[in-house]
Order: sequence, then C-alpha cells, then structure tokens
Amino acid sequence: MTDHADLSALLQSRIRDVADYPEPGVMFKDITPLLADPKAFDALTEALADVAHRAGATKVVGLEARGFILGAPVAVRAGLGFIPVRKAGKLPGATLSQSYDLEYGSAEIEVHAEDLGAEDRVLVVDDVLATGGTAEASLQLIRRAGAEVAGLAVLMELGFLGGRARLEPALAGAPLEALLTV
Ligand SMILES: O=P(O)(O)OC[C@H]1O[C@H](OP(=O)(O)OP(=O)(O)O)[C@H](O)[C@@H]1O
Ligand SMILES: Nc1ncnc2[nH]cnc12
Repeated sequence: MTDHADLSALLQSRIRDVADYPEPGVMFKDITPLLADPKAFDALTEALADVAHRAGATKVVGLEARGFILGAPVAVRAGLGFIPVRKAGKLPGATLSQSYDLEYGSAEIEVHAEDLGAEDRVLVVDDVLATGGTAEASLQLIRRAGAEVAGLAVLMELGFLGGRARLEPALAGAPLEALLTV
C-alpha cells in the first residue's frame, strides 16, 4: 500500500506536460509515461479500485479511449464488470447517445442500452477531468439507462477549467475523486 503523499508524487512524476497539443493554448497532460511504468500503473489502478469499493459500485464505466486503459484494470481489480462508453458509431448494438463539447472541439458518446439498468451503481473512470463535458455526458447516459451514479474517479483534475462545479448537478451528491489536481 502506497501512502497518499508517495502516491501523488509517483503519479505526478509520470505525467508529461506537452505544450500546445493538440492545438495552441492547450497544455496536454500525457499519461503514456505512467502507463509504461508498471509500479506507477499498478499504484494507480489500486487507488482507483479502492474508490470503486468505497463508492459501493457494481460496475465501472470507462470513457473512450484513455478511460478504457484505466477503467478496465480497475474493474478487474475491483471484481466488477466493465462497460465501455464509446465515441459515436463504434458500438454495434442498440445505443443511447449524448453530445457534448470539450476543451478542444465537440463529440458524441454512446453506450449499449442493455449494459446498464436499475440494478447498477456505476463508477465512471477517466484519466483527465478538464471542462467536465465528457464526464457530464457519461453521467447523463448512465441516468438515462436507468442506473444509479456511484461516482466519478479521475487520475487528474484540471481545476482551472471548472469541471467540478459544472458536474455538481449531474453528480447529484455522488463523489468526485481526483487523485491529482493541477
Ligand atoms: O472534461 P473534458 O473537457 O470533457 O475533457 C476530458 C476528456 O478529454 C479527453 O478525451 P478525448 O475526448 O480527448 O479522447 P481520447 O481519450 O480518445 O484521447 C480525456 O481523456 C477525457 O475523456
Ligand atoms: N489538457 C488536457 N490534457 C489531456 N487530456 C485532456 N482532455 C481535455 N483536456 C486535456
């Protein structure tokens, strides 16, 4: 078990800042060095699986694409099912869709309607919370599918973009846990 300060320092040290990517003015938080470090990746998934347990989640939703990389091992580690929320047009079955804006551009996400129901308490996992548009759309999808939101867990929150405040109504009291805030 890694203590909180050690975990924060380890994770922070493995995130690379890339200026002006994917467009001028954006400081991109690149998690690929963290993924390449087995100790850091293991500590991250352990911390997020703890969040899933504390939230009483029954399923983990991961948000394409980086939320898949984190959410899938978290689900396995927590002993929970994993549900992919994908960009529009990628899921073959009957879907629910939701459009949203993000820090750069706009997008639409979908979930298989049959994957979530009234018996589910869902933890959403992603790498970065920026404006909150992606997470907000995912919480709307979960509610529209009839499931309960257990919480949202992210590796990193970009506090200056105000995502936490934007998400308050959609979270409706469910916890938002960010392992790092910048
Ligand atoms: O809080 P927001 O402003 O919505 O931004 C956060 C989202 O943006 C990034 O995903 P992106 O859509 O770039 O897709 P990717 O994971 O496929 O790179 C990131 O992984 C989050 O999902
Ligand atoms: N600045 C950023 N870095 C990494 N992922 C992001 N998603 C939205 N904004 C981002």
